[in-house]
Amino acid sequence: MFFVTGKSKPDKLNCRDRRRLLPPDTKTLSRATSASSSPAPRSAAPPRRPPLGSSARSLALQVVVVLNMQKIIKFQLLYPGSKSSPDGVSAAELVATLRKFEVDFLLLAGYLKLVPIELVQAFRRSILNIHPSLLPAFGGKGFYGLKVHEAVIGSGARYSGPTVHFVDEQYDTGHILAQRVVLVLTDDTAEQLAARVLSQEHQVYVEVVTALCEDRIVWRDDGVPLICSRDNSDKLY
Ligand SMILES: Nc1nc2c(c(=O)[nH]1)N[C@@H](CN(C=O)c1ccc(C(=O)N[C@@H](CCC(=O)O)C(=O)O)cc1)CN2
Ligand SMILES: NCC(=O)N[C@@H]1O[C@H](COP(=O)([O-])[O-])[C@@H](O)[C@H]1O
Repeated sequence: MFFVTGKSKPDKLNCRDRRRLLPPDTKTLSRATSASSSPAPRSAAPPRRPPLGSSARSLALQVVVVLNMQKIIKFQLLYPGSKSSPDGVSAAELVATLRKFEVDFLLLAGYLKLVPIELVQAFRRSILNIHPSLLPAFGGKGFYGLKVHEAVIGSGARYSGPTVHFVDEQYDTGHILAQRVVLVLTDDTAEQLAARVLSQEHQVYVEVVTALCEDRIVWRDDGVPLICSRDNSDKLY
């Protein structure tokens, strides 16, 4: 699922002036903007999407545009288009739609398709994803939902936790921006571990999206993204 935000003018990012495209299940994510120094968008309708790991060929993106808290435009985007979903949009149409709303960032949460190269190239360093393991471990094709936690437990790893990373052309290989550590208990089921990791996901994604909204992401010379502390801009983490 995409959570996308946009801004009304191309200069300095400022959540106050942003247009936001809010898909379902953004209660956590919209909390992020409320944690930033600017007013938060209203959270969108509850999620209406196939459960994780479903075989859905296309996912319906219910997109809500909040224009400076004044107006809400709702529309549905079916992506990707295919023979079985002829009214779905192509990658180029998806990019054009997001450009039309002057979108800046796209945030993935439980999105199970490969984001097409057209979108990755159009939104370089502007698409984030949250993955429920400490990447680069337990990431890549086939690693989603409970499968991730089953693999972690089966490996004997003592620690797991969420990773927020920038999205590039492959699954889960983009630059890491934030991680949190969760202890793996010796008698953990995948569901129990998933629940503890998810709780940390909801916290770290809020912190990262808040930093994004407050323009506190900086890029090190070697291409690694860092977050400037809100209280001390000399402190990076
Ligand atoms: N270009 C990118 N697209 C996506 C990324 C990314 O990093 N780059 N992250 C994923 C999210 N993800 C893990 O965080 C992930 C999601 C799904 C899969 C996967 O193996 N999917 C299956 C299909 C599952 C289904 O349709 O039910 C597959 O491709 O065979 C791996 C990792 C989102 N997109
Ligand atoms: N590799 C992608 C992946 O596994 N994403 C994971 O899907 C879950 C979505 O939870 P939700 O349905 O409650 O939003 C989250 O745990 C997220 O890390």
